[in-house]
Amino acid sequence: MIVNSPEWKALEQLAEQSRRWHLREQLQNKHRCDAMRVEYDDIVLDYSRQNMNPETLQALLKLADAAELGKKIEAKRTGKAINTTENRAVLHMALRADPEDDYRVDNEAVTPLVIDVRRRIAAITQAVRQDKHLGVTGKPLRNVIAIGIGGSYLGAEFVFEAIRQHPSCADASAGRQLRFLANVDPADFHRATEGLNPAETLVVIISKTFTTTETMLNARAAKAWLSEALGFEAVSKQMLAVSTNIPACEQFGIQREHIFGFWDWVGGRYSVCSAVGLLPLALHFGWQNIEQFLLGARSMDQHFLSAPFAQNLPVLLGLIGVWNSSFLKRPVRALLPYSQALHRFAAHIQQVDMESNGKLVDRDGRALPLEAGEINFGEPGTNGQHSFYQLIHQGRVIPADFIGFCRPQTSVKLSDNRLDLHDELMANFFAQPDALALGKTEQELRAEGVPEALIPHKVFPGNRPSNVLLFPELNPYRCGQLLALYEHRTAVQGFIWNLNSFDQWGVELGKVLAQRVKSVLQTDNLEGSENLPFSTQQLLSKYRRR
Ligand SMILES: O=P(O)(O)OC[C@H]1O[C@](O)(CO)[C@@H](O)[C@@H]1O
Repeated sequence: MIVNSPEWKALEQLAEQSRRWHLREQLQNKHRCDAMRVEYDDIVLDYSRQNMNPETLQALLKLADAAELGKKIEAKRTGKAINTTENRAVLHMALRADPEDDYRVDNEAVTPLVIDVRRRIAAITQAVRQDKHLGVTGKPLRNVIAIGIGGSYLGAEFVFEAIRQHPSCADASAGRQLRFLANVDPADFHRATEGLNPAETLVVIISKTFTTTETMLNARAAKAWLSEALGFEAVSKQMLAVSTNIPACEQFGIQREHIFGFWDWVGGRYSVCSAVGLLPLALHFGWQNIEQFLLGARSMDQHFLSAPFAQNLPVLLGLIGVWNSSFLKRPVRALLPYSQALHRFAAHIQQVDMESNGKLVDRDGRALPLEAGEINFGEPGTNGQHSFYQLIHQGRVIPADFIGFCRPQTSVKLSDNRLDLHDELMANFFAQPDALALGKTEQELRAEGVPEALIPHKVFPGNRPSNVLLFPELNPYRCGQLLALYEHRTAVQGFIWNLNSFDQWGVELGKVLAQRVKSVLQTDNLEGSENLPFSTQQLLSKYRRR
């Protein structure tokens, strides 16, 4: 086990030593700071505010070797069944392949399959957007409701929000609406359909298995919504599906030519670049924008596969995450984009990371001798500053990723302000990592004349770690890069901890218990509830008396 390796032990010692360092001094060392900044394709990662130094990185790179990181990345790239509990390859990189990229599963070339689905998406997108594929009453289809949950929803929504105000996307989607429907809460259905004319609306059902309870219930509700307004023919004309379960889609009433497949070597939370994300996003933004998004994701894949680990952004982020969580015992990570467009980024990365690495056992089923996985949360700055930053400045130590952009998607300038609002935002982006790292001492406060009684309340301990990621702008291409960066980061951590980041057995038990509760709720007198825990019986009878 990796925890018994000399490389792991060496890092434990370094972690001990690191408690003696303070970022206030470390940030004065220009050589150290230079060594802890890397750049790829105009994206800067500055990790000089981590509680580590270049020597720590060398030790982490040795750990990566001991964990056979290179070999594991290669096994992933070459389509080996690294998702061992489901005997599946993990090849979402093939989803953004160029035609000449040779990705294979069981020696079958999969790039042509990917390109074929892309071609079909581009074709239907064009037909809908040029009013050639019309609704059943002959009206143009201006709206899309994308129904799906978890990996069949979060990534697409994150990308939608991230790029919708970029000028090329805003122009291409003028007059159109894309809405998402995930929750089985009836309120979500009403929000998704509110104000939409069924005659102008396409419904895309997205489910890898096409059995997920929430999605199937919402799909049935949408089918009723369309057919009650327009007749049953609307289903074949205005409902599309994305799934690996083609027979179930057909059984539901979706026409074969309206079903867009993907493959079991694409995990749900890694499926944004399959038809799961591409179909709704292309219908809304047009194919050209989506092509840019794929190019961005591919560019990060190529970087991940070829850059030396010491300059490799996803590898560095992964190693820093292992350092913080396993060695410095900081299991939480804040994702802090200084971009309102990324307000659904943390929600997506929560699934990518926590469903992947929240595991009890290693790849071989042995109990992990450490707590794997990180707890991710986040909000865009500056909103977060007025909320939970208090805790990260003066309460618990929470490593943070600050993500910012040099150029805004849109601008607002006030005539009496020298800075525009984006500059105001970015001033905070640059200040916060320093505030966390440098803090404020008693002496400084005293020199400022702060009353003695207030000094303890106003001390900032500093030495709080963060990464700074600075991108040139947030356009579809950069959004693809950001997505792939965080996908690979999660894989790197899973590889180091030697777990299977690509299954998710932990979501099953709750689903089974919900079925049991459902069968009790279907009876008149809560029959069968006696088999449930006493406390649940009491709650159910209260619920029944509503
Ligand atoms: O795409 P499907 O099959 O509807 O599954 C949706 C989501 O449900 C999960 O299985 C978790 O319950 C996710 O892993 C998946 O992304």
